[in-house]
Amino acid sequence: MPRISISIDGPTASGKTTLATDLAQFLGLAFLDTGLTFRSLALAHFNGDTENLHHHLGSHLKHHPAVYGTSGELVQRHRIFLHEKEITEDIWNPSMDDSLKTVSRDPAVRRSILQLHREVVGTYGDIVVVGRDVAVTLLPAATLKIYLTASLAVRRERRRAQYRLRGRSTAVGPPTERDAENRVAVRSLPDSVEIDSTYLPASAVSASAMNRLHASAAWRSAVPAEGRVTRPEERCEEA
Ligand SMILES: Nc1ncnc2c1ncn2[C@@H]1O[C@H](COP(=O)(O)OP(=O)(O)OP(=O)(O)O)[C@@H](O)[C@H]1O
Ligand SMILES: Nc1ccn([C@H]2C[C@H](O)[C@@H](COP(=O)(O)O)O2)c(=O)n1
Repeated sequence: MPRISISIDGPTASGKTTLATDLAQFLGLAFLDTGLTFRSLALAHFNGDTENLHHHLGSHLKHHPAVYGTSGELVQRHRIFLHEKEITEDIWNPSMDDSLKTVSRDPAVRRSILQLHREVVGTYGDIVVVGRDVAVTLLPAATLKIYLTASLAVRRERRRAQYRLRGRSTAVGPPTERDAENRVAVRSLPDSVEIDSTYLPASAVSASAMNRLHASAAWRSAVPAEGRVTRPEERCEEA
């Protein structure tokens, strides 16, 4: 059984989730959004637990990734439970941005979250993971490591349009210091690619990622020729 893992890092609203969903659907993989774990702890912090975020980790925070079958069907939804209560929809409160900063800047919390994500990756194996430091910390041996960018103006406009529909909001700022350092680190890794999605529709971003995946040495050694799926453009011609 080949092991395929793809990391996607990049700043807010660069299109990571959109690309990850597409790749996971197309390749029949699991999809883990690590930002949701940070948002879950930010919810706990926002609700008054400002001292001991660690007691929510361990067995109390359960993060189930989305899972897609080989025909692209959704087998399992992305869901998060905190102390047995489902909080998947509760983690999008726009007032939580300060709590998000507190959580994501705490090195001890980051280490514990990383441990949780390692367990998820260990369970699911073939997976696409999105976040801010995934290639460097969680998937250094990923088959393909993507750094996805877009201009600040475009990211803001995408998020505005997205949240106008869903009634949510989150601040979109310039790349943080962590984003900038991570970008340099990802680019230095083998099997890494940077995609600037500013002027690309989502379908072109996915096609570009798929082409890079097919060209990578890690993919060719992981998946024998007869087991490789066709490229998106070949799929279109066949349809
Ligand atoms: N290439 C693209 N062109 C136009 N719109 C896009 C593109 N990629 C994503 N979008 C749209 O932009 C919005 C943000 O995308 P998405 O949620 O995938 O970003 P993200 O990087 O995962 O954000 P976050 O870091 O906050 O989780 C969505 O509404 C999505 O449909
Ligand atoms: N690997 C990660 C994932 C997320 N974060 C932080 C960055 C944001 O403040 C927050 C939510 O992430 P988003 O859903 O916007 O991608 O979590 C991080 O520091 N490291």
